[in-house]
Amino acid sequence: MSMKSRIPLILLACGSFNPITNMHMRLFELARDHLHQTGRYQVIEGIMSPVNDDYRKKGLVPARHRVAMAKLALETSDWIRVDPWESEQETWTETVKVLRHHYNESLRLLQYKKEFIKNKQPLEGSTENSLSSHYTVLPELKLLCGADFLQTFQTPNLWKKEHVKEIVEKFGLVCISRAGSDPAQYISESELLTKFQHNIFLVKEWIQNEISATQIRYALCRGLSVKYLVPDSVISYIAHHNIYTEESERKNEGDLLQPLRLHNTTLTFNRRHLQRISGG
Ligand SMILES: Nc1ncnc2c1ncn2[C@@H]1O[C@H](COP(=O)(O)OP(=O)(O)OP(=O)(O)O)[C@@H](O)[C@H]1O
Ligand SMILES: NC(=O)c1ccc[n+]([C@@H]2O[C@H](COP(=O)(O)O)[C@@H](O)[C@H]2O)c1
Ligand SMILES: [Zn+2]
Repeated sequence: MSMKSRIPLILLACGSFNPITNMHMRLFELARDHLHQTGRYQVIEGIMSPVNDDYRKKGLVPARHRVAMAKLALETSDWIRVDPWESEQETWTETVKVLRHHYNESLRLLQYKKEFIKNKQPLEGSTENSLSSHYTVLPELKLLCGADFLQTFQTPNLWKKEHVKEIVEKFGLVCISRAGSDPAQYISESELLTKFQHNIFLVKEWIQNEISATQIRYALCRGLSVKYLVPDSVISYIAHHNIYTEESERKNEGDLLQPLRLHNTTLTFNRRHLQRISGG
């Protein structure tokens, strides 16, 4: 199958990126190689979407810094970009809604390109035919994650079942191996994931790279070097803005993650509603 007849594919990674590490960028490279090796896809874009501040994860520094650091880190990539849409929303957005947003955006762009080509090219031109055929296949959007992310689907009250279903049924997952996580086992333990496993790509990293953003933050707080784990431009940005300190690490300490808070609120509402209608 030539590259042109393949399905165009966009990879979307959601997470804290607090801060972005070399491994976050490697995830995209590993995923792209794997998908190209299937012979079915052509990866056309990578999108990194830093989570909204309202996610309330411990030590989460403001999104404007996380977005700025990711932009600096990705300056050398010609296919991965940072998208601040999720971080700029009023509140935290469920991941499936972030996927829907970016999918709709990709369709809008496709429509725009088609119209541009139609208006620009003379009808008889052979270039027009070849260019427009390039845009006739609808792109796919897949969620890119590490194996620990897949594991969180099992955490009670963190994900809505219908959302996990939509992610694996409609979009698909590309999951990179991570020490301490066994994605094949998580899939076999879940009826839902097993049903849609044809849409879950498990990628084994060929060189183990256990960088973790939490460990990077701890090292920075202790004044240790993180050179060669994080791009130099990001290290300079962190130093310049003095981003990671003992104080920043205490941010959201003891808070419940927003998805869990939302779940609790819904439970309380339902309990009250039940009491009211049953006269309790
Ligand atoms: N070393 C790694 N190997 C595989 N996947 C990774 C690795 N580091 C991060 N990821 C993946 O990158 C995405 C974003 O992760 P996140 O921002 O939570 O980074 P992290 O290093 O896991 O940070 P933290 O330690 O704060 O949880 C997630 O899907 C996560 O699984
Ligand atoms: N129900 C949901 O949609 C849901 C639940 C938990 C985490 N998430 C997302 O997963 C990512 C997890 O990031 P961290 O691994 O940094 O915690 C974030 O982008 C977060 O928004 C989504
Ligand atoms: Zn993580």
